[in-house]
Amino acid sequence: MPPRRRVTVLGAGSWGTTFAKILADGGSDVTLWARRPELAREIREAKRNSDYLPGINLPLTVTATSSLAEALAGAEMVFVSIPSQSLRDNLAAIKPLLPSEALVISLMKGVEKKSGLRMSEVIELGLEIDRDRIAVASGPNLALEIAKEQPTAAVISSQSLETAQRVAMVASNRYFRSFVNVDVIGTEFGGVLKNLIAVAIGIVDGVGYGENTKASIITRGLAEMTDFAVAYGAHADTLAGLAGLGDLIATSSSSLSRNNTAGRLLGQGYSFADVVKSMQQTAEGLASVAPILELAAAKGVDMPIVRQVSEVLAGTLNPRDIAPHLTTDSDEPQGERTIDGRKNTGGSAFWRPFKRAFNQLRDGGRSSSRD
Ligand SMILES: NC(=O)C1=CN([C@@H]2O[C@H](COP(=O)(O)OP(=O)(O)OC[C@H]3O[C@@H](n4cnc5c(N)ncnc54)[C@H](O)[C@@H]3O)[C@@H](O)[C@H]2O)C=CC1
Ligand SMILES: O=C(CO)COP(=O)(O)O
Repeated sequence: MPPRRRVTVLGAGSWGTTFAKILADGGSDVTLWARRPELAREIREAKRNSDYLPGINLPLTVTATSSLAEALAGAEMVFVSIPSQSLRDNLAAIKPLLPSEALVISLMKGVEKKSGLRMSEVIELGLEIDRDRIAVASGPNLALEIAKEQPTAAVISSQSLETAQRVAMVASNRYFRSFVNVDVIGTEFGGVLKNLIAVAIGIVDGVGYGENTKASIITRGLAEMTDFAVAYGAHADTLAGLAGLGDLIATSSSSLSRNNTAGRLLGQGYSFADVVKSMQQTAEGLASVAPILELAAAKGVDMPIVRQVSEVLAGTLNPRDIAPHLTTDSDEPQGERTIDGRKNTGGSAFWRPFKRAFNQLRDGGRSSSRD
C-alpha cells in the first residue's frame, strides 16, 4: 500500500481545526499545531477541541502537537490558519523547519497592518519560496457549519494551476468541494474585503435597521470590493464568485461571523475598545480597515462603506448615521455601476452629455451649457 499523505495545519483555532477535519475526511493524515500544549493534548487524546468547536468529534486521523518541528516534519502540504497580524513572526520559526518541497496554503483572510501585504505575499517574503508553491483558500466557509458537515464550496487559488489542483484534490471530501482558479489577488482580497462589509452589516443590524439597508450595503459593498480588487489586478469575475459574493453573503447573514458580531456590538453602542475586549476569537476585519483604506487611496478607489466603518471604529461617526449607499458628496445623481457597459465613476464626465441635454431642454434650446 502507498504511504498515506501527510499534511499539516498550523493554528488550532476554529478554522484550523475545521480544516484539519476537512483534510482528514478527504483521506489525509493530519497533524494540527496548537500553541498551547493542553489544547494539543485534548485534540490528540480526546479528538475534541472544546474551546473552539464544542460538540464536534474530530476524525481519528487528526493528531496534534505543540511542537512546530514535529508538526512540520514530513509534511507534503502546510495549511496556515493563525491571525494575520501574527503571521510574519511565525514564519521566522517555520522557515528552517519547512520541508523543501512542501506547498504552503494560506487559510487566512486579512492583510498585514504595517505593510498592507496579502497573506500569500507575506508567506513568499517570509519563507523565500517560489510563488508556485503557494496557494490560498477562500469562500463562504463559516467554520462551525462545515465542522457539522454541512455541504460547502470553496476556492483554492494559486499562480500555478497545477498547485491549485493538487491542493483542491486534498481539500475535498463528501461535504466540502474545492474549485480552483489562478486569480490569487482577487481570491485573497475577496476574503479580506467581505469582512469589512460584514462589519458594516453588523453595525446596521445592531442599530436596528432592516433588510433594505442591509441589502443596499451588501450590493454597494460588492461594487466597492470589486473596484478595489480590480484596481490591484484582480479579475472582476472572481469577486462575483465564491471568494467574493459567496463569502459576502455567508458572512453578512450569519451570527456565527465574528466580523458581523463585532459590527453588531458597535451598532449597539459599545466602543471599539470594548468590542475588542469582548471578542474571544479573531475578527480580521477590525485590523484590515486602516491598511485597506490606505491601499484604496493609493489607487484612487473610493470606498465610502469602508470609510464609514473606520469612522465608527474611531468613534467619530454615530452608528445610526451609517448609510453609505444614501450619502454622496455630490449633487449629481450617480450611476449605480455601469450603464450600457461603460464604467460609471459617478463623476461629472459621465453625466456631462445628459446634463447638457437637460440644460438645453430647460432653456428651450438656447443653452449650449458647459459644466
Ligand atoms: N473561523 C472561520 O469561520 C474562518 C476563519 N478564517 C480565517 O482563518 C484565520 C484564523 O481564524 P480562526 O481560526 O477563525 O481564529 P481563532 O481565533 O478561532 O483561532 C486563532 C488561532 O491562532 C492562534 N494564535 C493566536 N495568536 C497567535 C500567534 N501570535 N501565533 C500563533 N498562533 C496564534 C490561537 O491560539 C488560535 O489557535 C483568520 O484569518 C480568519 O479570517 C477563514 C475562513 C473561515
Ligand atoms: O471567513 C469566514 C466565513 O467565510 C468567517 O468569517 P468571520 O471571520 O467573520 O467569522
